[in-house]
Amino acid sequence: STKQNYTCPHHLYNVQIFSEDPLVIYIPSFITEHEAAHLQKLSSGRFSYSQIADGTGQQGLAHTRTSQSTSLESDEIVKCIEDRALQFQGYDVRRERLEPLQAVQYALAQEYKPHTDWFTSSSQTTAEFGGNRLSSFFVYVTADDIAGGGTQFPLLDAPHDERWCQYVNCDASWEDGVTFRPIPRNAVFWKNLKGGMGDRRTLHAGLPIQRGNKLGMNIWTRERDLDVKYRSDRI
Ligand SMILES: O=C(O)CCC(=O)C(=O)O
Ligand SMILES: [Fe+2]
Repeated sequence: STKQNYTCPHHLYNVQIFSEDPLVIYIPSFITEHEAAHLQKLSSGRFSYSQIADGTGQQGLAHTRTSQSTSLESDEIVKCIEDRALQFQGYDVRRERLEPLQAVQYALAQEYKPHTDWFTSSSQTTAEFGGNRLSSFFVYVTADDIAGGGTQFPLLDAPHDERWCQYVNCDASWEDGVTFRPIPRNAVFWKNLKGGMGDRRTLHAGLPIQRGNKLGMNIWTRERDLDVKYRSDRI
């Protein structure tokens, strides 16, 4: 079938280091228009209110994350994106370390308050889960006629060069850190852990949507392989 013969089309994207420590890399055009449209179709109608883990590792609904999310099964196009995320991180990162890709949808006024993607609770970082989240990509899939909805890192320094202003909100005040604009198909990559420990400086928030809506996607890589029951081929 065409499925088995599917090969990922060659896709060129750019990379720009935003910060060396913590490592934060900005990636214009990380996904293609075709992939973005596919992700929108794949996730549509499958959303439920996002769960978060509290300090004790308990999953639950929380007012701190009002967006909706869904895990994506790994079809051939999703697999191309997974492959790209793995290759980006070097050949030593095995597919088994990827969590299922997670689509996140925000409507008006929805947001994700400041948080880290790495866990503080050991129940979320057991061997079955492959330890903690080593890295994150946040990909802006679609953003229609949007105001607000950027991704804010309050503890990172705003950039100096004004060429960053196309990707970063340069009108924000200096104390607010840096806010990446929700630009469709672009992504922000960062390293959550430093020396195996959660890096506080990676604190970030999905700011409230003031107009329009936003579809985003998380790609999380664990420190070690996830148990097969938590991987995308099992959804
Ligand atoms: O929506 C955003 O800009 C960030 C979302 C996020 O940080 C997350 O889902 O973990
Ligand atoms: Fe996050």
